[in-house]
Amino acid sequence: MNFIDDYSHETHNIMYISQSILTKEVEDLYEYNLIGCTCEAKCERSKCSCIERSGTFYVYNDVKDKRSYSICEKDMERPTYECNDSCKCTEMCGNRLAQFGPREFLRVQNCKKVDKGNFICEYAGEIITEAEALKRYKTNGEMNYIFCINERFGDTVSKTFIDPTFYGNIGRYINHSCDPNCKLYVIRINDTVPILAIFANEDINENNEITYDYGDAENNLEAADKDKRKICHCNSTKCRKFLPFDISLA
Ligand SMILES: C[S@@+](CC[C@H](N)C(=O)[O-])C[C@H]1O[C@@H](n2cnc3c(N)ncnc32)[C@H](O)[C@@H]1O
Repeated sequence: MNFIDDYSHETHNIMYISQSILTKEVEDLYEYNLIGCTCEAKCERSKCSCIERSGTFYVYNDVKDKRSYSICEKDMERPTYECNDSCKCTEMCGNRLAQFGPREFLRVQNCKKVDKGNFICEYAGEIITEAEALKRYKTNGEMNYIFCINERFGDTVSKTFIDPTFYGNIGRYINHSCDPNCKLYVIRINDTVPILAIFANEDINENNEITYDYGDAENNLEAADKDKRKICHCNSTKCRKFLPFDISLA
């Protein structure tokens, strides 16, 4: 199965990219061409070096049609690695869910039916430095697209800033909900560059809107400068009233 991304922006001044691109300033932060596994057929836990390296494990079923997953979180202190281009296993290996492009016929609003566990799309954009993110972050009420991935590995906290403001994929159009139907996972495939992968967290019926939670509002709300918070319009009964706010960008 090849990578397919047939979507394009109608929005003026935005360049459609199917996967995140690195700005020059962050290129040296990552390792490239990760070693692949030598599994001959299907990759199995305790036999596949990619699954063993990975902090999480996909329990998959019907890989061929559904690419449905459930995640057994064995060790959240380690990143999730999918099998990659250097692996001997085939594309039908179940440790490959987020590497074939967005879900076919994906619509963010008025979506088609999606099963729980299905991969939706990546949140692709420019990967920028924190300094650049601070410069670009909009505090004047305009729409913000910068997403800060916070990962904790032992005592180390790693932050990655993805900005689809100028270069982005279909993921940039997904709104926040305080009662979302999707969930984000950080995944790595061919290199250590984090991929923000959006998965359905429940069965999503036709004509619903795809949403995910932009962040941990409980932590952010108190610290955030109230003037900079945006009113949330998710309309869910669980609405926390304001959009999550990453104080590190204030
Ligand atoms: C990643 S964009 C989402 C797509 C955007 N609505 C668009 O049309 O391109 C994030 C911005 O959308 C708006 N937004 C997303 N979810 C929202 C919500 N639940 N309530 C209010 N505004 C929201 C905010 O302006 C936010 O900064």
